[in-house]
Amino acid sequence: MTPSARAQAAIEILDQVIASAREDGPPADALVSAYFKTRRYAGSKDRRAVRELVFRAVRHSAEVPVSGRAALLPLAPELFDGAGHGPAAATDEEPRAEEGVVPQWLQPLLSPLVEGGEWAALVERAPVDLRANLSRTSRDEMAAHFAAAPTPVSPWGLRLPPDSAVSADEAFADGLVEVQDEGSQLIALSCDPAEQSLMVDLCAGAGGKALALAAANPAARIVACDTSRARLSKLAPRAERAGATIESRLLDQPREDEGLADLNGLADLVLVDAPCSGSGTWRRNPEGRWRLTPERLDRLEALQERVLDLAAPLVRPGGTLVYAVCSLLTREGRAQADAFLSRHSGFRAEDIPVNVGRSDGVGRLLTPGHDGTDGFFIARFRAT
Ligand SMILES: C[S@@+](CC[C@H](N)C(=O)[O-])C[C@H]1O[C@@H](n2cnc3c(N)ncnc32)[C@H](O)[C@@H]1O
Repeated sequence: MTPSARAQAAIEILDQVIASAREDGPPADALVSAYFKTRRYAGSKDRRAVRELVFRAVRHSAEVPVSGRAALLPLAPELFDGAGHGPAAATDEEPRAEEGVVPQWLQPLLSPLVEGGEWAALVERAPVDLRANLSRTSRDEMAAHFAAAPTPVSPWGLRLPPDSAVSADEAFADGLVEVQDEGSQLIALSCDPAEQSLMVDLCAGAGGKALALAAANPAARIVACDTSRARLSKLAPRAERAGATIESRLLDQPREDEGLADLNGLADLVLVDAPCSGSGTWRRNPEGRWRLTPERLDRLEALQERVLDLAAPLVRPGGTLVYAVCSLLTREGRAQADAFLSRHSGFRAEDIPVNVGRSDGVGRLLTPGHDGTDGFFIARFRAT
């Protein structure tokens, strides 16, 4: 493919990415793969180049561009020359996506700790972090195997350059490592897993945090719950690969409490890794900015409140609840933690046992610019 034919392909994919963001459809990665499934003439270099153009355009623009053309034009104007299979020649009047990081409507909602100087880091390409599975290997062994540096804070973490391919490596296939951002590892560490006998991961998804808890304390009973069958079904093969024993439990919305009744008052630790805007993970998922709307944010906030209220009765007296969101929005972090404490007088906030991030109300905020991790809010509550 010529450079301008690649640009035309990127425009077509970007049109789909924009529509999919509006309709909450498949992610950009899936759309790129699907596009090339029916275009066998494109070689691997073409695919890589087109993918790179698509993601550069997504990173470039905070607001949803009006079209794929508008998204790409500011990045590669020289390719809009009307040649061959390329895009039609550009005019001075046609729209161009403006460069930006945080969508206008979200700017007042960001935690004030995330000042303008940090914004660029929110969409920079992220490194690939690994978590060494210490129930099976040591971090040093994996550092040598991958020629990787240790992550700054997590004792389990290793850091590789952006886009490093790991899933074909034998150490990955043997369950010796998982791909996991250091911030996610620090959430598991905030649970103090070695000290707990019964841990409930209430929003376990595909089990990233539950696997980290199991690796840190293989003798503990871990119950991983979620309302999504599709996500939870990914946990069993991952646990098998890691050699971990984790019970998974599919909850029935809106009767989650019935599925949890046998755990009432028994958990040493409940982790609520709540559904959220994902505003802390734009560096891995920059189109997340295009998907979020005020209505979606309202729904997520209500869901966070709901899962926190489902979690509270599970904690035994003296036990711990850890609340985490991969969000930098005050509403989902600090304000949600304050609201929890005002609804549940039987809990008090305490420090997380990991020295990282900055104080944000009763919790801590980790950011790409300050901590080199994805953005997270983490709070820890003790049942009195
Ligand atoms: C941030 S994700 C969890 C990520 C996961 N802990 C990990 O480490 O990979 C939030 C999860 O909450 C789940 N969820 C949404 N509503 C829920 C509910 N009412 N009860 C339990 N889980 C819920 C979603 O299906 C989603 O998998």
